[in-house]
Amino acid sequence: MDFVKGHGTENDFLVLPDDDGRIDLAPATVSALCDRRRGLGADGVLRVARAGALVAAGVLTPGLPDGVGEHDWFMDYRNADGSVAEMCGNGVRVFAHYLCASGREERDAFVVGTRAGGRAVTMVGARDFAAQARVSVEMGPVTGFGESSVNLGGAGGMRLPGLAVDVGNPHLVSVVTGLDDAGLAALDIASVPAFDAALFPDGVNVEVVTPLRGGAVAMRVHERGVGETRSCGTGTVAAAFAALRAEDRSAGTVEVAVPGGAVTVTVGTDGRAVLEGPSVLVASGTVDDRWWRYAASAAWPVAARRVGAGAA
Ligand SMILES: N[C@@H](CCC[C@H](N)C(=O)O)C(=O)O
Repeated sequence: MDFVKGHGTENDFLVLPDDDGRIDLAPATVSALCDRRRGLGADGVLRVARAGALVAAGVLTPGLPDGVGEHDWFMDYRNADGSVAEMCGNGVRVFAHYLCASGREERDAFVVGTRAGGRAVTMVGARDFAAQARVSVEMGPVTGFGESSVNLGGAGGMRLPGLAVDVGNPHLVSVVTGLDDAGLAALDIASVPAFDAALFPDGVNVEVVTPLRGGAVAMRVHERGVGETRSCGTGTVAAAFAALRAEDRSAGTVEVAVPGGAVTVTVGTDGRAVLEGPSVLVASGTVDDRWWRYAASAAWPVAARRVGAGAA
């Protein structure tokens, strides 16, 4: 099976072309593939197919999401733990770059289907494999849906207030008054944050953000289904929305710095956002079919008697 490895601000993905939607992306297989020791390593998987093919294969149910036509490309996104997510803002840039660099897509502007709906993407500048591409993505509506809080750093950790934000997927953003870059770097974002499961029944991506200064913020993120990552595109949109709101603003352009780079988010007066940022394609190769068959078999994964593993 062919793959391409790419990243957007160091949020990294395995791109799997699968025209007929035949690959079995069972959670155990995806998590083995994304594991940085057992597999190739990535924060997520992007299956590439036309939306209609995924409906016909029974991958996309109950049918085409809003704004997605059967001939549109569809980004079938899986988190590193094998769970399905509605949308991925860094992934969609890498996905569009891959389509152009592989010659599958000749247009500079087209729609990418996601479970959150169709997303219009525009290639800004170069589009070949070697280039660091820039891609602009219409991210759809951004909606706040309540105040909440999050506990960082496990037991004895710190409780932060936050805003629940829907970017097609769920986010909890804490814009922390007085937080600077050094304070942000010192926080424990790697431990699984505790959140209100009644407000976020399907889990949540958690972002901690510095207040807006000179049109810019800095952000760290703990992603649902992955852990701490070096960037999250939908998270940067949620962060920009929350940082603007903290200044009593509902629209504006915000530079969002993340550990893996920086992106630009514009929230319009219509409540819709545009995300622009880089995409890099790093490598291409083949996953051995024998590994794939083994990964998909009932014998997988065998984790027993691992030295250092906790008692079962
Ligand atoms: N890294 C992504 C978000 C991926 C999905 C997320 N972990 C979720 O479960 O919602 C991004 O760039 O937006």
